[in-house]
Amino acid sequence: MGHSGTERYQTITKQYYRRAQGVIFVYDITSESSFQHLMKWAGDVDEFAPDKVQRVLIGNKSDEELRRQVTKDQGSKLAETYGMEFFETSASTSSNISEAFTRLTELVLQAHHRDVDNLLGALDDYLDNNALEEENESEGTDVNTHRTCAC
Ligand SMILES: Nc1nc2c(ncn2[C@@H]2O[C@H](COP(=O)(O)OP(=O)(O)OP(=O)(O)O)[C@@H](O)[C@H]2O)c(=O)[nH]1
Repeated sequence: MGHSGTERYQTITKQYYRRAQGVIFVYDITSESSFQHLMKWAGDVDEFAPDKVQRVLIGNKSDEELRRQVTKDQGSKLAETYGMEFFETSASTSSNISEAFTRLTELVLQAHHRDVDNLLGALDDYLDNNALEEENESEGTDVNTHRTCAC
């Protein structure tokens, strides 16, 4: 890919990352270099995706055991380092594909629920504070009213 093509591609991916809720990192278990490239992708997501983005790691082509270059252990160790869950899949036989997508979806929904709970908590605190302030204010008014009456 040419230089300008790379730049254009990066502009597009940055825009995709900005609103991402879930990311699936995929390497090819028969390609050591695809595994090495994950660092760059993970760095891009760290840089451009929202903090709460949910991520899973997939080693694809698990049907190609004879051509394997990346062990399952290497995959799960990397996933652990990045704090992601790990799946080996085969798009060819459909092995583990729906499990991986379902898990990412669950993680995204959990993150949403946490957000909603936090917002509701913040709203509760805000309303409690407002109620307290109103109480204090009305007590203040009482004193003033009282004083006024005393004059
Ligand atoms: N054996 C096997 N081959 C697969 C599997 N998944 C994809 N392939 C093959 O791998 C090749 C690359 O697949 P793509 O889907 O084009 O992979 P990609 O990384 O999106 O490639 P680009 O679109 O070029 O970036 C194709 O020949 C697929 O048929 C798999 O699980 N097992």
